[in-house]
Order: sequence, then C-alpha cells, then structure tokens
Amino acid sequence: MTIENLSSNKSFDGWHKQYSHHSDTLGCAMRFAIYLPPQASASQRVPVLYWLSGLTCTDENFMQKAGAQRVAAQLGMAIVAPDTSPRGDAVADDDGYDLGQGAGFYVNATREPWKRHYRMYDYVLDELPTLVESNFPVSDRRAIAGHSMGGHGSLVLALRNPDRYTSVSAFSPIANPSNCPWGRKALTAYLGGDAARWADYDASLLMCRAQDGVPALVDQGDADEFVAEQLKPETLEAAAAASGYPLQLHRRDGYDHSYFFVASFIEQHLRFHARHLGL
Ligand SMILES: N[C@@H](CCC(=O)N[C@@H](CSC=O)C(=O)NCC(=O)O)C(=O)O
Repeated sequence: MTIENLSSNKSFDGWHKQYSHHSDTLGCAMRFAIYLPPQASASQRVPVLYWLSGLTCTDENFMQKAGAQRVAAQLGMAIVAPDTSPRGDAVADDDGYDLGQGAGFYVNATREPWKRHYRMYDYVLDELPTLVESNFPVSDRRAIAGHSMGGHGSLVLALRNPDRYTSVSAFSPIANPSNCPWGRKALTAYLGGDAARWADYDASLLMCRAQDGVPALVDQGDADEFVAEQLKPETLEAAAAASGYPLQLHRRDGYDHSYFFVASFIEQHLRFHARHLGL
C-alpha cells in the first residue's frame, strides 16, 4: 500500500505527520494524521490510540485543538486520526452538515447512493490499522476514543470488537443514535428505515446486551448545547447499569460541546488508555 506524506511537524520531540492514500475499502483517496512520540523507533514499536472526530471534522480538528501531543510524548503513545468520511467529487454528498461528506457516522452503508463509499466502520476497524502497523513503528496494542459522532463510533467499534482494543473513551458521544435527530437521519439514509437494522450501531443498545467488554470512560459537559436532544448520556448510564458494564461516566460542570472541553480532559483520557495499554 502506497502512502504519500503531506506534512511533517516536530512536536514535543515527536512528529505530527499527515498522509494520503488510496483506500480500497472506501474506494477513494483518504487522509489521516499520526502523532509519533519520541519513543517510537525502528527498535521500539509503541501502542496506538485511534481518535474519531465528529460532524464536519477532518483529521485536523483533534490534532490542532485538543493539545494531546505533550502527554502522548510523555507516555510513549502514538495517536492516529482519520478523516470522518470518504471524500471527493465521485463520492455521494448531502447539503446538510450532518449527512454525507464529513458525516460518515462510522457505519457500513447498505443503501444507495451511499453504499459504494460509506464504509467507515470497516475502514477504521481493518484497513487503517493494517496500513498504520505496516508503515510506522507502532504495535497492535490499540485503544480507541472520539468526540460526539466520533464518540459514538469509538464506543460501537470497541463494544463490537473487544478483542481489538484495550479500552475505549468518548467525549460527548451520540450515545443512543436510534433515538435522536442526528442519528435517525444518518442511520435512515445509510441503513434504511427499519430501525431493527440500526441496533449494531447504537452504543446504548450494544452496551445493554454486552456480556463483557473493555473498560469505558465517558466525559459529558452539562452545558453542552446538544446533550438533551442529541447525545442522551443517561441512556448509556442505564445500559451500563443493566448489564454491569465497566463504564465510568463523568458529568462536567459548565463545559460545552467544543474542543475547549476535549482539551480540558484529554490528559485524563490518555492516562486512562495508557494504563490499559500497559504503558
Ligand atoms: N453547528 C455546527 C455543528 C457541527 C459541530 O458542532 N461539530 C462538532 C462535532 S458535533 C458531533 O459530531 C465539531 O467537532 N466541530 C469541529 C470543531 O473543531 O469544533 C456546524 O454547523 O458546523
């Protein structure tokens, strides 16, 4: 697999780099960013945190706004941030910011006009780690985290694949997409109108029936403008209580939905993952 380096910036003695590559899964060119801490070398592979961003984002929002590099460098943890959807003139799109390009929802679409390219679930689960692990000094010890739509994606990927990740965390996740306007719009378009087909992409439904799973950490601001209508953290708490799932969910006084919130608590998330990654 050929990857093309687009940028390189030294950061806390490590490197932030952006790459482009052709994705067979998505059928288009894709961009991702990687932060390689100073410990990563030909003789030392480091574990990786995969970060999934939210609606309207690219690989850049987290890498430029969250301020994660200082602690990742201390811990010896790589971070990989993919784009949030397939992109390009040949890729279906929608006028709304919450569907189409920039809004892939980390699902494998089954409906026209989306199903040809919108396969972000498979891309994040399989193609991206294979590519990253064969091109960079990183190991197959993986954790996953994300924000909002990406929080939904990270929880779904970890809940369905506990053998692939050591731990999962989310900021302000869309916790019950079957039951909120953002989720219903996207899942109807990508998977069709039968809500029974959405259950495999709904973190609250998955957590409710989880027999075991990797440790989960969620932070939710109580001044988040989307919390009541779109995010519904109470459904995730109820699901964890019902199944006994190892979820820690913190409500944070006065914080909104922005990356100012993510930046305020990202160190705690990185240290949580570091413990489970064995760092
Ligand atoms: N009103 C905004 C809506 C988009 C938005 O708030 N995006 C969030 C994620 S929301 C859920 O996935 C985000 O992360 N934005 C990027 C950022 O850098 O803050 C709009 O119309 O754009």
